[in-house]
Amino acid sequence: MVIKVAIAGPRGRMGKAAVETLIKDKAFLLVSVLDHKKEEDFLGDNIPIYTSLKELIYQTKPDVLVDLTVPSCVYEHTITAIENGVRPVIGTTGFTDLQLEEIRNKVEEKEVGCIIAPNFSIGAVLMMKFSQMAARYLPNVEIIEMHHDQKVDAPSGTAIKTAQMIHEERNAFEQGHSDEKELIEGARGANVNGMHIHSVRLPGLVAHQQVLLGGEGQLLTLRHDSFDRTSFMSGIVLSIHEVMKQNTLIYGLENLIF
Ligand SMILES: NC(=O)C1=CN([C@@H]2O[C@H](COP(=O)(O)OP(=O)(O)OC[C@H]3O[C@@H](n4cnc5c(N)ncnc54)[C@H](OP(=O)(O)O)[C@@H]3O)[C@@H](O)[C@H]2O)C=CC1
Ligand SMILES: O=C(O)C1=N[C@H](C(=O)O)C[C@H](O)C1
Repeated sequence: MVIKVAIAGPRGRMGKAAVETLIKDKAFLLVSVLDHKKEEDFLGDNIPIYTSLKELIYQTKPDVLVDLTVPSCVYEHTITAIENGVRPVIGTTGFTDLQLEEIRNKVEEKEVGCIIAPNFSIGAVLMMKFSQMAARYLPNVEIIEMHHDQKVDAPSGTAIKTAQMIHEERNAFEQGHSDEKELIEGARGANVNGMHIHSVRLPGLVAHQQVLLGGEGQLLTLRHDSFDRTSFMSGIVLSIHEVMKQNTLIYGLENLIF
């Protein structure tokens, strides 16, 4: 069965790469795209552009909505899709814990599968999983995430998910000296259950993360680099296939892979 897909955010860095990937793949039919501006023909194909998700769903009846937009609209897109029986595959980051809870409730109410993946690249998911495993033995952890300077959310979704996964293996405790004082606010980064996350934004970067795990006389460094957005495409393809088989919320690609 060919899966009918719509993409939200098709002019963006990720959206463009996803359009290119899905158009080439015979398993999918790209039926429409969702944008907040109507710039005709930028797709150069017969793919209709909608500015209303409800209208897009009503007119083009996608099975799956792939969202690669911005944190300010992704929650609303996700809820609208689920309410209308369309399965969301969400790459957009920046959800609050409350929003994730509300999406979980909506998914359970409607029994419509939904995948939210803060990172679609297999290498990044392995780095997150290995960090979780290592933190059981080396619980002093600092996460350094590095991205291009056009990213609007910090810390990255990947860094937040990494800290959440590590927290499943490591009890919360404050790292560093008990009398530690920041001389300049923010010097120690964001504090998640006592772990610290540092966000670097520079032109030239794509998406990179290091997890540093320190022990007596030793340091384990786990690093992943996405040099190109093609690194995320196989995870999107996998998620579209998988979401068709699900009726729950899957938060994180690690739940499909391991
Ligand atoms: N899960 C993963 O593996 C990955 C996730 N991401 C995440 O994906 C998201 C997109 O990243 P990226 O492509 O770099 O960002 P971009 O800013 O390049 O793309 C976002 C696109 O969404 C458009 N947009 C804004 N508001 C709306 C709306 N209401 N409806 C439809 N489209 C809208 C923007 O238009 P305009 O520019 O006109 O505002 C823009 O074209 C981010 O949250 C990022 O963190 C990124 C890489 C990998
Ligand atoms: O904005 C990006 O570029 C990326 N965003 C995701 C995140 O916030 O973790 C995934 C990847 O790091 C690229």
